[in-house]
Amino acid sequence: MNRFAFTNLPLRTRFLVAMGIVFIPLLAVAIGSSIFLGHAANTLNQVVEQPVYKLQTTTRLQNQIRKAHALVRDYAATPRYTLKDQFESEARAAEAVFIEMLGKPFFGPREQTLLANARREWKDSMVLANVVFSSDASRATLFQLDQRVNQIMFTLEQMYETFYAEISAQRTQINESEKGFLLIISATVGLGLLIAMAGAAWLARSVLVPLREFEKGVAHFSNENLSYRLTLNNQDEIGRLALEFNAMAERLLAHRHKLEELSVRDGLTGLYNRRELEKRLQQEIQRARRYRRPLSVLMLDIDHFKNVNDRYGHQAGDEALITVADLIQLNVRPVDVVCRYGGEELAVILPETDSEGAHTVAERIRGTVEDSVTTTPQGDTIHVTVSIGLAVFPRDGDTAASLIHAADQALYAAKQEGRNLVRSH
Ligand SMILES: Nc1nc2c(ncn2[C@@H]2O[C@H](COP(=O)(O)OP(=O)(O)OP(=O)(O)O)[C@@H](O)[C@H]2O)c(=O)[nH]1
Repeated sequence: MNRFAFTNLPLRTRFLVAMGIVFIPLLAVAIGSSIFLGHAANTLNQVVEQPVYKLQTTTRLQNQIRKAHALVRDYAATPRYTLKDQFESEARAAEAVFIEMLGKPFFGPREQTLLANARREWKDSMVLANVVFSSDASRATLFQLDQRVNQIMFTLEQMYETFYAEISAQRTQINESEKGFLLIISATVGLGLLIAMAGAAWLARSVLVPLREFEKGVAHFSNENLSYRLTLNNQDEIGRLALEFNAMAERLLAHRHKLEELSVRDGLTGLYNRRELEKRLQQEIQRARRYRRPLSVLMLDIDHFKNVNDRYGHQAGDEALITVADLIQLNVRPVDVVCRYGGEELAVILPETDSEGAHTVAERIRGTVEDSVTTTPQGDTIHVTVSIGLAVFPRDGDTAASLIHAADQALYAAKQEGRNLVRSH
């Protein structure tokens, strides 16, 4: 079965289809039963109606013949004309029954033959009866008549036997069709159950497989793996839910990146914060030690910054601080790490940079800041300078703390010597 096709169906339609599939066997059993029952009722009608008719008419015929025979015997004993009239009436009735029976197509060939024989015997008997009624009957004629009538009775008895044989044949036929019915019903129910099971499995699979995928996704989320995405191509409600799930994961991941970024950055300048400086400096020290590479650190402080705040206001001071931070970033390489160490004090980690290189960078920064101005929103023009202290690994310190301390001491020296200067430890 094409998985794509049925996962495109909405769940509601899918449930309805599955319900329909479950009802198919019931419908099939109902249709099969009604067809069979119609057939069985027809057979039963034949079984019941035809033999009953045959038995009834045969009995009627026997009675008629007995009655007519009795009238002949009575006449022979005591001749009376009324008996002859009665005989003729009974004889006609018997003949009518013969004609009626012979006209029925459901009498089998053997029955037809027996019936024809009986009728012939009856015709012969009537000839003998007329002899009796013509008053010259002898005892021998009566004897012959009795024999004929007995023969007719015997023939009709034989017909009974054929009826019973017919009934037992029909019973066998009913048993056969009963077996056939059971077979059809079992096959229909079996097939129906298979279809129902397949329908149920199809429905369960179309819902459970995506649910398992969701379960996996949620497990990844619990383990803080926000980059996991559900790979469901369903076009149904579950597919839409999966899309929403993935979009939510995307948003959460973006928020997490933002939070991570915020946790390592300074809100005012956008530079790395002090904690990140210490972390990165430790990493750079390890790297420099392992690969015997140069590493330098700069500590920068804006000169007379208190005066800037006092004169132009704290906000203008902030603007100046941001300008200096931007200028530093413009004057270093992308691999260099610029941080706000605290207040108006900034720091720069310079990987792969020796004392000479660090000095060049520091001078460049100092010169650029000296040459620049900050224009505040109020229209004031602020001019600041920076003092820079420089320390080199491992000469001036072989730990993060000792290296920062050394750079700080060099900065202090720069301040002491007049500010707007670069000094090494
Ligand atoms: N506007 C602003 N001012 C700050 C910020 N952080 C620290 N300051 C100010 O920077 C000034 C630092 O003053 P000091 O440490 O006395 O030093 P200075 O005035 O810069 O003088 P020197 O460092 O000796 O040249 C203080 O007035 C602080 O309030 C900040 O984020 N924004």
